[in-house]
Amino acid sequence: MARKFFVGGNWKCNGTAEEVKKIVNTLNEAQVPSQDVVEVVVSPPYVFLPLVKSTLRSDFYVAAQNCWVKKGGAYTGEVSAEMLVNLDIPWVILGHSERRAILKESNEFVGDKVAYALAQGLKVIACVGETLEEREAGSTMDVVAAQTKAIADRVSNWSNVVIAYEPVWAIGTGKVASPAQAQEVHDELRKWLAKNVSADVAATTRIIYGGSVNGGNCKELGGQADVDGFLVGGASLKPEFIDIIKAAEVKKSA
Ligand SMILES: O=C[C@H](O)COP(=O)(O)O
Repeated sequence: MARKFFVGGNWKCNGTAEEVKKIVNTLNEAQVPSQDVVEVVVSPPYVFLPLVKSTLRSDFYVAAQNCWVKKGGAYTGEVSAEMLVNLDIPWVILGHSERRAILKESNEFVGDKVAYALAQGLKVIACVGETLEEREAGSTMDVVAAQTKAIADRVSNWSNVVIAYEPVWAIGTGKVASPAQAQEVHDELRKWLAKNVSADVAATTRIIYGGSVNGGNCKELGGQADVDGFLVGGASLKPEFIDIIKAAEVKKSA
């Protein structure tokens, strides 16, 4: 089964209501490949989810940037998976490296979140990736495998999971992984899934790349055999996000 190209826009902690409306207008007016070719998901901060959900074109979807690890209750400042489901938000990003590093989310905690969110009916963009120190120490695959294993230990149905490989050293730095570097890790990760989960999950799970993707580098990255799309940060706030969505065409013509 072919893996549909996936382009996510992670707006992170950015934007005013006016700016969000502008971005949504730009997206709504854009000519992009059809839903048969590309799945587009944008992830505004929580407070703008209802605004984006109610004004965004119907062929694009929304994602939250995080959710709580279990059922809601006395957890001040958290938002539960049930609340996202209640608002009809289909996707959630979990395990982003900014949360792993700054908020000290462990592999196990992220695994628990992924399992809980899936069990509530959300689709999950699960992020993995190594730091520069870990890459230089030659432990990229160990790190990525340990992060993925914590998810695999808790999840049996992978049909609603997209894995985002985001090398930490490439996030927001302008230092994009080369197409060969991205392909190498995606290929290894797919082999890891084949060995430790199943051949079917390895063949069907989308592995997308994130880290300084822009309108200039997206086609070459997207042309790699195991790169099934992108999770875009900074460039998803700009009109060039449209060009990144259009990079899906490289797979169609491949
Ligand atoms: O979630 C997105 C990634 O953190 C990439 O961010 P970036 O495109 O600004 O490097």
